[in-house]
Amino acid sequence: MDNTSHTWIGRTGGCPGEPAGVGADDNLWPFRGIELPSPEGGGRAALAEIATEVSGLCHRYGSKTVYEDLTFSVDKGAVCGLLGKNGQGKSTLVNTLMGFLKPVRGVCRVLGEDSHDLSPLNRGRIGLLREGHLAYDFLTIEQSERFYGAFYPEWQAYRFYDLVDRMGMPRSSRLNRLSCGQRSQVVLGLIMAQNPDLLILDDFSLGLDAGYRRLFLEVLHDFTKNGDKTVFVTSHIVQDLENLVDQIIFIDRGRIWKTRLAAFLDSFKRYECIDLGGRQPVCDAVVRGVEWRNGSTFLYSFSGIDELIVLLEAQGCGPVRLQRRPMTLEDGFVGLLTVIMIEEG
Ligand SMILES: Nc1ncnc2c1ncn2[C@@H]1O[C@H](COP(=O)(O)OP(=O)(O)OP(=O)(O)O)[C@@H](O)[C@H]1O
Repeated sequence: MDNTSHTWIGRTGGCPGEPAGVGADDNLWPFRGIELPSPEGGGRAALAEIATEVSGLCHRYGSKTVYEDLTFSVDKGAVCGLLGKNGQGKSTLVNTLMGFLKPVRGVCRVLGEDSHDLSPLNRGRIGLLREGHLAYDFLTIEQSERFYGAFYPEWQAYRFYDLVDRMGMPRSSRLNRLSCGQRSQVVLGLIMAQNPDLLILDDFSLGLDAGYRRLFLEVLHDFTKNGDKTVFVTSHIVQDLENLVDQIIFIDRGRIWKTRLAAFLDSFKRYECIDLGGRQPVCDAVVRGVEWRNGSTFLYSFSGIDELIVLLEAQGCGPVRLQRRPMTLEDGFVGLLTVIMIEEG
C-alpha cells in the first residue's frame, strides 16, 4: 500500500497536474506582469560587448514548436544560467548556439558571427561541455590531450593535467573504462586547456557526485574570476547555479525571462503561512506558486506581505498571518515554474 503523503506546488487552486501548454491561461503564466525582452532586444550593450545574441528565434521539431520567438543577449564576461523544467528547450537552444541546429526563423549570433556559420577561429574560442561528453572514448587520457591539443594553437596542457591528475587515474587509462563523472572531468580538463572565451555547459552536473561537482564549481569560479570569460550554463542542480551565475534566463512554454540573480532573489519572495483561517490560497496574478511541504504552506510572490494579505483575504482566507522565509534559487525556480508532487516518506 502506498502510505506516503504528498505535497505539491501549483499555480492552480485545485489539484496537482502539469501546466497547460503554450496559450495557457494568462493569469497562471509564470512571467505574467514581468517585463520580457522586446523582439528588438532593446537596451542591449554594444555589439562588441555581446557574447551571444538571439533575436526572434523559432525552433520546431516537425510539427512540435519548442519556442516561437526568443530574444535575449548575453554580455561578454557574464555568467548566465539557463533554467527551465524538463523539455522546455534548453538543449535545443545550446545546440542552436553551437550551430548544430539551424533555427526555423530568427537570428542567433555567437561572438559576433552567425552561429550556423562560425569561423574556425571563433569555434576555437568556444568550449562546449554537453551530455554525451566525449566522442573518441577509445583514446587514453594522455592520447586525448595530445589529440585535442593539436586543434588549438593556444593549448595549455598543464591545465588539463592539473585537473585530471586529481582523479588519481593513470594517464594511460582508456576513457571508455572511466566512470561518467571521471569522463566529465577529462572533458572539463580538455576545455580548460583550450582556454576558451565562451564556455557553454549543458547540464554539467550530470552523473557527478558531490565531490566532483564541487571541484567543477571551483574550477569554474577560477575560470570566471577575472571577468573576461563568458559562461552560458544549464544545470538540473539549480542550487549549484546559485553559487556560480550572475544572470539567469528562465525558459518556460516557449518564452523567456532574463534577470540578474541578485534582483530575482531580492524581488521574488517566499512566505510561510502561519494562519490562513482554514482556507487554501489560490494562485493568481499575485500568488505565483503555492507549496505544501511537511505540513506547512508556502507562498511565492513578487509582492510584499501587506499586498499579499489583502489579496488572500479577498480570496476568503483569514485571518491571515504570513512570515517571510529565506529563499534559495531552487525554491524560486520551483515557486515560479514548477508544478510537481513531492513525496514525503
Ligand atoms: N530530435 C528531436 N526530435 C523531436 N523532438 C525533440 C528532439 N529533441 C528534443 N525534442 C523535443 O523538444 C523539446 C525540447 O527538448 P530539449 O531537449 O531541448 O529540452 P531540455 O529543456 O533540454 O530538456 P531536459 O531538461 O529534459 O534536458 C522536448 O519536448 C523534446 O521532446
